[in-house]
Amino acid sequence: MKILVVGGAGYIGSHMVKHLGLAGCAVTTLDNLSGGHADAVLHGTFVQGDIADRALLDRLLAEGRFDAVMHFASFIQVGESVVAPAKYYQNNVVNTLNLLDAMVAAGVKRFIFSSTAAIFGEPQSDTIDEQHRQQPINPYGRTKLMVEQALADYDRAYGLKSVCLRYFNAAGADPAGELGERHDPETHLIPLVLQAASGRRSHISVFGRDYDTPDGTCIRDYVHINDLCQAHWLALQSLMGGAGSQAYNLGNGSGFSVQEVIDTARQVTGREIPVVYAERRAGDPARLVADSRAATSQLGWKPQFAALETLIEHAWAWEQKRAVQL
Ligand SMILES: NC(=O)c1ccc[n+]([C@@H]2O[C@H](COP(=O)([O-])OP(=O)(O)OC[C@H]3O[C@@H](n4cnc5c(N)ncnc54)[C@H](O)[C@@H]3O)[C@@H](O)[C@H]2O)c1
Ligand SMILES: O=c1ccn([C@@H]2O[C@H](COP(=O)(O)OP(=O)(O)O[C@H]3O[C@H](CO)[C@H](O)[C@H](O)[C@H]3O)[C@@H](O)[C@H]2O)c(=O)[nH]1
Repeated sequence: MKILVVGGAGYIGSHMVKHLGLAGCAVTTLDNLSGGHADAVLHGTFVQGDIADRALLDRLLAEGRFDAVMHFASFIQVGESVVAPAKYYQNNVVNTLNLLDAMVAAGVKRFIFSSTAAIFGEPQSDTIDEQHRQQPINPYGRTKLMVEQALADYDRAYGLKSVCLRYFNAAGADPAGELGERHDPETHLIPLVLQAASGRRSHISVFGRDYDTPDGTCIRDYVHINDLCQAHWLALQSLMGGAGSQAYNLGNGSGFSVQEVIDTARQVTGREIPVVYAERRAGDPARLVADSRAATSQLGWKPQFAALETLIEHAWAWEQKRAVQL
């Protein structure tokens, strides 16, 4: 199979490129390196470029004759999207439509989209399934929902088949230790906790401990990056088999509080991990946990690395490697 991975030099995309490469696919990565790293692309062909560049897309799609496109390229910081929404609407919506239009023109009919739990907004139930109300509370979530809505229209009008995969909290690292999370600035909890463990940071700030949760800190559903790659692979098989457009929520179905993540990281690393209790971060729901039964029953998705300890072990191996390199 020939796959174009857009945003394949980033955290999740680079793991996907490796996954596809090992599965024997011919992979082309397109990434403008605004947030990614060229040396994270371990397989196939790397093209440095922007999805805003329609001429480049037309050329790539004509030459590549891809079976499918996987789209990871977007801006990803919820907080930044509140203060700089134009940047988010431009890249996550306008540039994505540019990519979809180029696909329609080139006759590429299969698309897998990185969506997010943030399309749902404040949860109305303990776990969030695909029927949950979609009411995002920040521009980042709105940009992703807009693309999901556009995809439904593009299917009806142009026959473009898509699978929207709504990740909850992507975390962990390549179990073989070749890849991991390298955001700059890093805003995600687990890599920051582990940077505090390795000494690259003085402490981890806990954003709020007065939430309506058992220990007062926010609860999230952390899902291993390789399990997300597996879900993409299954979604690709389903599209290749002629399935219609779908959307799936991806998490393990169990939530861990910020405090539990820190405590588990202390056990895994054997390090102290200094904590500073800070104010709540704006826009954080108390609890976000996925109901992923649809992905299990329809795609056959079964996470292999569901244990928080395993996920943190893999991220810790990566952080130790990084701490030595830097
Ligand atoms: N990390 C998470 O927990 C999480 C959760 C839910 C959804 N997502 C989504 O998954 C996707 C990947 O997230 P990530 O954590 O790997 O982010 P990332 O920033 O590591 O990767 C995104 C990649 O896209 C590239 N890119 C951005 N704009 C581009 C453009 N216009 N043209 C070409 N390349 C461009 C960046 O250089 C980067 O390499 C994003 O769409 C994100 O919204 C991530
Ligand atoms: O230094 C930190 C960083 C985070 N947190 C807390 O840890 C939890 C997880 O925060 P992350 O920033 O790691 O992840 P989010 O849940 O905010 O965001 C993730 O899920 C979102 C969906 O809601 C988006 O998709 C986003 O891209 C994705 O990273 C939150 O309660 C946050 O307040 C801290 O206490 N201290």
